[in-house]
Amino acid sequence: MSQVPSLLPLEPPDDDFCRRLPKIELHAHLSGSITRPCLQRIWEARKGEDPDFDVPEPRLALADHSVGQGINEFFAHFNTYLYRILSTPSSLSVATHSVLTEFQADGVVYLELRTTPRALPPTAHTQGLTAEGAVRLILSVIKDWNTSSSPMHASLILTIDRIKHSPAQAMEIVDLALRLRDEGLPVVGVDLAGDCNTPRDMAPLRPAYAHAQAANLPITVHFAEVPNSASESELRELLTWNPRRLGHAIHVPEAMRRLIVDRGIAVELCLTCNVLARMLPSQHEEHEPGFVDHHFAWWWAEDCSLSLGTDDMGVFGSPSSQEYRLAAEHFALSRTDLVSLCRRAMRGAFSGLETRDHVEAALEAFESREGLGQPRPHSENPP
Ligand SMILES: CNc1ncnc2c1ncn2[C@@H]1O[C@H](COP(=O)(O)O)[C@@H](O)[C@H]1O
Repeated sequence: MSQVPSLLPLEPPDDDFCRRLPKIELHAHLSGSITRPCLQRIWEARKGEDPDFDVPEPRLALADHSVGQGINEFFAHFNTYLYRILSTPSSLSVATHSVLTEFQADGVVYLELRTTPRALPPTAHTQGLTAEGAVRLILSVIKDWNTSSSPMHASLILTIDRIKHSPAQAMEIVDLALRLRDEGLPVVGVDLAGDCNTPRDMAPLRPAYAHAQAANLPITVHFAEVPNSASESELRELLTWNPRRLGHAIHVPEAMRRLIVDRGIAVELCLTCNVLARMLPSQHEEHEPGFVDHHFAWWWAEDCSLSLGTDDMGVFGSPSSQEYRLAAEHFALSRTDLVSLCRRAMRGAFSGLETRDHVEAALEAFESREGLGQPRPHSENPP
C-alpha cells in the first residue's frame, strides 16, 4: 500500500514543550522572583557572616508555601520578611543573578525584570548603598549577563511605588531611569506598582509619568488589580498617562477594555498570581474563582498584544513555562497558539530592534525544529 503523507493533529502542549518554547516574560518583580532555595542560600551566607542575624530561616518560615500569597498579606511579606534578607549588596547581586539563571533555564529568551529602587542601609558587616547604587548593582549583573552570549536577553524597568513614593520621589526615579538609559544601561521603562489595597489619589504622580512620556521612556502600570484600585476615576487617570502596557487588568469594565484594545495598549496577565492571591472577581457563590475564570480568555480573543507574566515566581512558585502550560490547558490553546502568544507578547515589549530580531529568530528556529507552521508528513495512515 502506498504511504501517503498525512497530517497528524499536534499533541496539546505539555510541560516539556512549554519549557522548550522561547518565551517572553514582561511582568516579573525582582524581589518576588527569588526562589526559596536561593533565599535560603542568601540567608545562610548572612547568618555565616553575622551569627546575630535574626531573620527567621526561609526553610522554616516558608515551609508553608502559601505564606505571603493572599493579596491582603502579600505586601507585608516583602516589607517585613523578604527585604530583611535582601538588604545587603551581595544578597542583591546573588539574587539578581539567580533570577536571571532561573528564567533562562526555564526557556525565557527575553526578560523585562522590574524593581523598586531601594537603599540598603549599612550593617556592622557590610557597607550600605543608596537607591541609585542598588539599581546600578542590579544593572551591572544584567549587563554582564547580556554580554556573556546567553540565549536570554534581559532588561530592567524601574518601579514607582504607589504608597511609598511621594510625587518628588517618583520624579527622581524617572530621572534616574533616564540617566541610566542615557549611559547605555539596559533600563527600558517605568512601572507603577505597590500595595493596591488602600485607595489613593494617583493624580499627584501624573507629572512623573508625563516626564517619562515626554522623554519617550515607556510606561507600564499595575491596573485594576483589586476593587480598591479599580475606581473609574483611578483607571481614567492612569490611562491619561499613556501607558504602553497594563499589568493584571482584572477589574476593568467592558467598555474600558474595548478602549484599551482600540488604543493598542498591551496587557500583562498573571494567571497563577491572580488565582492564588484571590484577586479574581467571584463568579459563583459555591467556589473560589479558578484558572478557567481568568480574564485571559477575553483578551486572547481580541487582536491585542498580551503576555503571560509570573509576577513573583518565588512567592507563587510558578515559572513562566507553567504559566504557558496553564493557559494552554484552561483555554484550549494549541502548540501553534502558544507560539502566537509569544509573538503577541513581543509586540508590547519595550526592547529595541536588535532584541526583537533575536526573539523572532528564536521563534522561527523553534517552529522549524518542532515542525510547527507547516504540514507534518506522517508515514502511517490516519486512524
Ligand atoms: C499582585 N502583584 C503585585 N502587585 C503590585 N505590586 C507588586 C506585585 N508584586 C510585586 N509588587 C511590588 O514589587 C515589590 C517587590 O519587588 P521589588 O522589590 O520591586 O524588586 C513589592 O514590594 C511590591 O511593591
